[in-house]
Amino acid sequence: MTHPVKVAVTGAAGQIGYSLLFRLASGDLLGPDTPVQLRLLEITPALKALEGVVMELDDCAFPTLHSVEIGDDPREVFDGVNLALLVGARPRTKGMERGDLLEANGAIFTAQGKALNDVAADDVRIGVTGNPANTNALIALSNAPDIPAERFSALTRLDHNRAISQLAARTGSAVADIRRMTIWGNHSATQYPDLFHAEIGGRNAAEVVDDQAWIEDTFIPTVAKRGAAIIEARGASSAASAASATIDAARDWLQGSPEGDWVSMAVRSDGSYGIPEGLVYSYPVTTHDGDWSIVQDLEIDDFSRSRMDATAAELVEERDAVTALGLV
Ligand SMILES: NC(=O)C1=CN([C@@H]2O[C@H](COP(=O)(O)OP(=O)(O)OC[C@H]3O[C@@H](n4cnc5c(N)ncnc54)[C@H](O)[C@@H]3O)[C@@H](O)[C@H]2O)C=CC1
Ligand SMILES: O=C([O-])CC(=O)C(=O)O
Repeated sequence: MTHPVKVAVTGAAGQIGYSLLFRLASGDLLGPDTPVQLRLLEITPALKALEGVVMELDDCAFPTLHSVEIGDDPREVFDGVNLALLVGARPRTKGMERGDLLEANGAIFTAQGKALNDVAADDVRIGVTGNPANTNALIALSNAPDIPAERFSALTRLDHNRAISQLAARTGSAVADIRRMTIWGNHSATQYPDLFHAEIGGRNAAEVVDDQAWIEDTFIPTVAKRGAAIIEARGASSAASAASATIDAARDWLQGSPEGDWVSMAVRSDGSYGIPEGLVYSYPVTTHDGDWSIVQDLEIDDFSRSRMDATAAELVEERDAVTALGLV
């Protein structure tokens, strides 16, 4: 029998977890022939709720679900994991300043980075969904000196998928005809969804749209502020779509991006496109067998340059803040 792949999920009793776990267990990540062992981390007060979720996982009788283990100690839960999906994070609550949020999450991602460093499998890949995702990933990788930095990424696939969907709606094209979408930068309102390198049925997307005002005043803000719009409409933040994007990102990372296409992933910058080295910045990447490489040599015009630099500047500020707190 094939050995099960050990997949850790943090914040497993949360909203995203409630969608993500069932997709992982049913084979959406690794296909119908690979058994999955779920290792679920929660804070102690949420373990009872998590037990209820595990009861429901049992009740689905998924043939691909090998077993489930739960706990509140990252060193136990991460032991031997091949993939860690870091979803759990401290949301901003009333009266909390940005610095307080970075500090609260800093403590979580410092501890989890250290635990992964010490106990994860040699081939571990780590995807960070919990916000602020890019900087949480930076904190985790900074605290895991024995894990190569390219094993960490932060989720901008939801933004990527949102951008594809908005473009398809505007142009009346099928989602499947859209390729080479890029999200540059931070998973925040400063992100830059780029239509100038995207294609619709092989044609340049910006040329098909042929409306710079729509790109600047509608497309970019709609994609960048979609999270807030979902919160406004639903009264809670994106969960099923975030879980779906978390699966898409991990699946393509492990199994490869489609031929002739690329995906957006926030990864440690090597200085490509003039972005400061060391930031966790979303780039267009191709993936193969658990490795990624940044798509090189795209032509960047002045408009794109200014957007790419603005989102990098925000990430520099976040890095400076967590450096001042001694977290990286
Ligand atoms: N990158 C992206 O595209 C997106 C990111 N997010 C972020 O994902 C995160 C999770 O979202 P939801 O599931 O909706 O939140 P939620 O609040 O429903 O669940 C978070 C869970 O994390 C747990 N948790 C907190 N600290 C933990 C720790 N130290 N170890 C393990 N678990 C811990 C909490 O107990 C809670 O059950 C949030 O930070 C949210 O902002 C949400 C949507 C999209
Ligand atoms: O905006 C939020 O808080 C949740 C999020 O990251 C998103 O939906 O993109």
